Amino acid sequence: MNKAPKDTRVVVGMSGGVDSSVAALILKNQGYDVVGIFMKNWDDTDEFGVCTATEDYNDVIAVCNQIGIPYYAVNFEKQYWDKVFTYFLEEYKAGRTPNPDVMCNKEIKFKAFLEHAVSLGADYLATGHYAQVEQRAGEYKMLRGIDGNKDQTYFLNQLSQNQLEKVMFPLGGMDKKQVREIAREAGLATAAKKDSTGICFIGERNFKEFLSNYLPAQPGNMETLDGELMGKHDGLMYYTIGQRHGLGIGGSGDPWFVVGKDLKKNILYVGQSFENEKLYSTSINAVNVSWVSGHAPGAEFTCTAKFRYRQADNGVTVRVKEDGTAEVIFDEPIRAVTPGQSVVFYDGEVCLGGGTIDQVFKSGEKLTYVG
Ligand SMILES: Nc1ncnc2c1ncn2[C@@H]1O[C@H](COP(=O)(O)OP(=O)(O)OP(=O)(O)O)[C@@H](O)[C@H]1O
Repeated sequence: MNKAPKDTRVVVGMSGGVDSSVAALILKNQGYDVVGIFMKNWDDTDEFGVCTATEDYNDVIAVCNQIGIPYYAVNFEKQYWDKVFTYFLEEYKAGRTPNPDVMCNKEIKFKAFLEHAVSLGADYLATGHYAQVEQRAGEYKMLRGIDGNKDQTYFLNQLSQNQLEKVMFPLGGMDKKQVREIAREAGLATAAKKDSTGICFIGERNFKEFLSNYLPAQPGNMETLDGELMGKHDGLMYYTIGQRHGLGIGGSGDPWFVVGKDLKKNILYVGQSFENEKLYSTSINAVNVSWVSGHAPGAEFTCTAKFRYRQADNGVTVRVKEDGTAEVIFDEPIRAVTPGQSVVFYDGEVCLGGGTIDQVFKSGEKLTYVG
């Protein structure tokens, strides 16, 4: 699209945080026809009657007034519940560790919300994500944000050409320090606002307590893989592979970690030492595999992959199967690869796509994680 900025309408997804505030400011300064929209996905009035969404929206209003752009709020609670929260609970029920941010980007921000923006006449949807979109030889490429510590392509791995065509990430070429500086210089109301952490709908709440409101916990035995009883667990859903805290196994010697789960027997497997060899795997099977370009780079190819956010790049070989799933074989064993989390593929700075970690193997043997 070659319209002049002033004729190009950009809806900015405004969270009330500093990143989206600066994204809106930059686009406005570039002359775009900018509209700020706050999306309410969750009814989060706490036990004191305080709703953080209201506070966030107040920040959106303050920033939009400062920048001089119109703003709205939209409610996507039902879609979020149906597409993200239901998946989140199902995954925990199945003993896996889901990634609701990935699902939110795929189903809400860059689907329901993007469609809404387009229905309002938007040419683009912009967000404060740290990622870059580039058009190369008629194809949209998604590149890592240049701030290596903030790069969010891990969470955007399911985006497709249709989505990228309509997306702008104004912060992709900046680091967080610069973003804060821009906010401070412009005197934006959110300039010093703390970065959000954790799962957005849980916020600062206790994770265990939150989850127990939705899923019944089934306490059971905590054992070593040799069958030695080490204690009791509070419910398998509260634990993730590689977790150290909250096991309650004291004593001297190396710390203990979660090394596996057996959902049928309701056993949590634990092992001693960070480097415990039971935590290391050599390949996985990935499902829900999606390629940014619309197709896999080949039936078998090498690239790098991340198995969790902010993990260093790992060399892998990917074998794409006929049913669209993929086998991912690691160059070196990797610690604490966890079913339910995303595997995301990269060719240098380009994010190729990703999928969901389903089964985890060590030298061909399925590990004791439950899939
Ligand atoms: N409630 C919301 N309404 C509209 N857009 C949102 C909302 N939450 C997040 N976004 C968009 O998605 C981007 C990434 O969201 P994320 O939750 O990762 O926030 P973040 O990196 O902390 O950014 P911010 O500082 O803007 O909150 C935000 O920058 C914003 O553009």
